[in-house]
Amino acid sequence: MGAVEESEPRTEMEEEPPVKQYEIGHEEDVKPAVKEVKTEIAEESDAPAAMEEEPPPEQLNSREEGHGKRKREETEAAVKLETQIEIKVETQIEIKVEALSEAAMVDEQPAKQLNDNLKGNEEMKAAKPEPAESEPLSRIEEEAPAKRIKQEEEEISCAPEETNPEQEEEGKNLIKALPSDLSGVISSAPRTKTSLCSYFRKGNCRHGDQCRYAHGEAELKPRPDGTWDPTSDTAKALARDVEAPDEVKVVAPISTAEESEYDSTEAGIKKCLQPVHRRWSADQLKKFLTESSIEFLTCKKRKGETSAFVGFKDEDQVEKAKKILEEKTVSGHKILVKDVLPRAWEKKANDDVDINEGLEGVTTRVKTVCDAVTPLGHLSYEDQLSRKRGEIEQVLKRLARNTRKGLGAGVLMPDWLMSARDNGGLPCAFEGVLASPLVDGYRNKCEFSIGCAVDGTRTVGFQLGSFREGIIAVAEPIDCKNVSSIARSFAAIFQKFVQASELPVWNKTNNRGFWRMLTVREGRGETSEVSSPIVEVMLVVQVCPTGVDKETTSVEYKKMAVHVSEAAAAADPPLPITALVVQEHTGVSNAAPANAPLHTLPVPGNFGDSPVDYIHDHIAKLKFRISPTAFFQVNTLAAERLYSLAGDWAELSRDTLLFDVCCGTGTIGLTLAHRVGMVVGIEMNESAVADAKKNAELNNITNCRFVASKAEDVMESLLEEYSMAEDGEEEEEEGSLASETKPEPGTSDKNDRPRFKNIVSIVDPPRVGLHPTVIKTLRLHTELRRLVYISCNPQSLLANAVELCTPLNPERETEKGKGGGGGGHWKNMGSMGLARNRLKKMPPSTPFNPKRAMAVDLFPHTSHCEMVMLFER
Ligand SMILES: C[S@@+](CC[C@H](N)C(=O)[O-])C[C@H]1O[C@@H](n2cnc3c(N)ncnc32)[C@H](O)[C@@H]1O
Repeated sequence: MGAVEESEPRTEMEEEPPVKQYEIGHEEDVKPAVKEVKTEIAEESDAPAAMEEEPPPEQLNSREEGHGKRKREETEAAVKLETQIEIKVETQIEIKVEALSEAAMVDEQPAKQLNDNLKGNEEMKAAKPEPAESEPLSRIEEEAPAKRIKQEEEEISCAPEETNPEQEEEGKNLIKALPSDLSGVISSAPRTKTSLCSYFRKGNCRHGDQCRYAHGEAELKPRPDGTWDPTSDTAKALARDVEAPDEVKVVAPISTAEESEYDSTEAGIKKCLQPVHRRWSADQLKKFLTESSIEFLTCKKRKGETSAFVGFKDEDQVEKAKKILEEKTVSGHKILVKDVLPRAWEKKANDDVDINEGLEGVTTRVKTVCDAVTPLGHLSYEDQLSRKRGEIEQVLKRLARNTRKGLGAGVLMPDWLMSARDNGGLPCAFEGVLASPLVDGYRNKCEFSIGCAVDGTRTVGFQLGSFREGIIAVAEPIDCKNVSSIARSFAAIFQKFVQASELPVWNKTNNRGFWRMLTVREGRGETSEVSSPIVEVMLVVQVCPTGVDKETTSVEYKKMAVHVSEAAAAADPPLPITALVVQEHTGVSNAAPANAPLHTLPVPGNFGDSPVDYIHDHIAKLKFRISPTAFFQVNTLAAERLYSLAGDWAELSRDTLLFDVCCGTGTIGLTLAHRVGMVVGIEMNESAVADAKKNAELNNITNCRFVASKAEDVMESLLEEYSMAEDGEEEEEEGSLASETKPEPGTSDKNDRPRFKNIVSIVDPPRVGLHPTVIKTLRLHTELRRLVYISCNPQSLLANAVELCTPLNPERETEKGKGGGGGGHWKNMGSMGLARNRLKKMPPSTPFNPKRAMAVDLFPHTSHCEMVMLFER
C-alpha cells in the first residue's frame, strides 16, 4: 500500500475494487447516445399506452370523461416512457464509465481518483494509464489499455455517425404512433437536424428530404445546449478556436531520466507550446526553436504529443518567444505559449503548502492522508453502511437492466426478470450489508510507501494522491482509522531507520532509490475473537537493488534487522515480530511480480539460525499459514463472516463436492471442509497453494485437494473428473455407484475416481472477475446447480452475472470465432458489452437465476465492500 491507491487492497497486485464504479461520468459524454436510447425504449418500454395507436378524434370528442382519463393515462405513459429513457441513458453512461473504470484497474491509481478523473474529457485524458506504470495483471486486464480510453472518447463523440437508418425508421414510427400531444415529450429532436447523416456523407441515405439528420452543413443546427455535432466543420472550426486558449494551464507529464533537466531548479520559467508537430522529437523542437531565434534554457518534447515544455531564463525571454511564435503556425494553427502548473514537489517546502493547489480544475483534490485512505471515515459507521447498501442496490438493478437488454429475439423473459419490475428493479432479494465486527484498525495488512513528505522529510506512510496527478508526497498514517496500532508503530520504527540510512528512498519522479515499500502483515492468536491479540507479525521490505553492491545491501539489511527488532522489543507493550523478508523489485510500479526475489532475514532473538518467511492467522478456529505474497483477506474477522455466509448459501452436505475457485491459501474450502464430501481448490499463485496444502495439514483436514493452476486451464477437466459423467447412466445400470443413494465422501468409481451428485462452486476471483472460459464452463456444466459468487468488484460481478444468467434462444445460430464478436468493435466495449457479445457464442445452455445477494463490509471507512450472490438453476 505504498500509494494511497494501494491502501485498501485485496492483494498486492489485484487490490481492492475501484470506488463507485457506477458513478456517472461527464454528462456531455453521453448526450449523443440519447437518440439511440429512445429507439431502444420502443422495444422495451413498460408503457404500452404510449405506443398504442391514437384513437380517431371523433371517438375522443364524444367521451369527454374518457378523454380526461385517457389524457391522464397518456401522461402517465409518457412519464413512464421518459423514465425508461432515463434508465437507458444511465445504462449507456454506465457502459462508457465502466470501460474507463476497467482501464483504471490496470492502473496504480486509486479508483476514487480515477472516477473523479472521468468527470471531464480533460480529466479523462489525464487518466490514461502510462504504459510504464501499468504492468498487466492478467490476460483479461490486458484488454483494458489506455488505447481503450481513447477509443471510448472517440466513440462517445462520434455516436451520431453510427446511427442506423433502420433504427431511425423505428424511432420515427414510434414517434408517429404517439398521440400528437405526447409526441413533443420525446420527439422534438428529429425535427431540428442537429446531427449530420453519415449515410448521406457516404452517398447512400435512402431517406432523402425525410431524413432526420442533416444532409450537409447548411442544414445542420446547433443542439439545444448550443453545441454542434462534433463531426461537423462548424464544431471543428469552433474547437480549433477554443482548443488552445492562452489562459489554459497545463500540467507537464512526469519526466523520464533523460528529461530530468527540464525538472531541475535551473530550468527557469516553464511554459507549454501548443500545438507543435506530433512527430517532433526533443531534438527537433530544439532545432526549430534555435532556427527561429528563440532563446530558451531547457525543453521537453515527446514524439506523438502535440505539446512541448520549454524552460525560459526570464519573463523577457518568454515575451520574445511569444512574439516570434505569433508568426509561426503548425498545420495552420498558431503556436500558443501557455502556463504550466507546478507539480507538488516543485513547490517550495513550507507547512502551509496545499499539495493540490496547483492542480485545481485538473483533477481530484486530496487534502489529508485520511481523505485519501479512508474517504468515508468522517461518516458514522451506520451512515457508511447505509450508503454502501444504496450503492449495491444500484449495482443489482443494473444486472436486471443489462440482462433485459441482452435478451435475444424470441427469448422469453425469465421469471426473475419479470419480478424485478415489481421489486423496484432488483433481480433478487437483497439482504443488506453485514457490518464488520471490528470497525477501526481492522486491517491485518498495510502496505506503506517509503518516500518524502511535502517538506522533503523521509517518510513511511501513504501517498497523498495519485502519481499521475503529480502527487508523490507521503504522509504518516497517524490518523488513518483502518490502520492498526501495531502497523502504525512499525511504520514509525521503519521511518526512523530510513531517515538514518545512507541509501536513498524511492523517488517516483525518476524511478530511482533503494527503499520502496514496507508491508506489515499481522496474525491473531488462537481464536478469531475481536479480543484475540495479534501475536505474529511479518514485515516485508521492498527495495530496488539497482546500482547498490551486494556488500552494502547486506550491511544495510543487518542494520535494519537489528533496528526493528530492538525497537519492537523496546515498545510498550513490546511488538511481536515473527518474520522479516526483503523483496527485490526493479520495476516502475510497486506491484512486484509473483516471482520477485525474496530474502528471509534472521530477526535477532528469533528462531536462531532458521528464520521463517510466514506468519499464521486464525479463521473459524482454523490456523492458516500465510506467506509473503499470498492473498489473505485484509479483515480477518469480517472474512470469517463472509465465508460462513457463502457456506450457508451453498447448502452444503456430505455428498457435496465443493469447488473453491481462486482459493488463495484455501480459506474458504478449509473452513467449509467439515460440511462437504470433498473440496477442490484452484489457485494460480503457487506459494498460496503451498500454504493451502500446509494449512490442510495444520488443521488435520484430509478431504481437500488444491490445484496450482489458472482456473481457466483446469476448471473443465476437474468438473468432468468429479461429476457424475454422462456415462454415469450406463454405470448405474451396471450397478456401480451412480445410484440414487448419496455417494459417500471419497467413494470412487471403477477408475478410482470420487464422484459427487451435488457439485457446488464458490468463486472468489480477483478484481477482473472470472475468465470467460471459466464462465462458459460453469454455465455449460448443468450438473453444477448452485454457484456462490464472492466479489470485491461489482463491475466484474455484473458482467459475469449477465453471462451466467441471460437466457438464450436455442434456435439461434451461435457465432463462431475469436474476440468479443460484434465485427471487431469489441475493443471499444465495456465489460458489460463484451459479456453480452460473448453470449452470442455461448452454446445453448440453461442459465442461472440470481437468487439472493448480500454484502459484507470488509473495508469500513472506505467505499468498498465484498458482495456475495447466490445463483441457482
Ligand atoms: C480475491 S482472492 C481470493 C482468495 C481466497 N478465496 C481468500 O478469500 O483468501 C483471488 C485469488 O485468485 C487468484 N487468482 C487470480 N487469477 C486467477 C486465475 N486465473 N485462476 C486461479 N486463481 C486466480 C489470486 O492469486 C488470488 O489468490
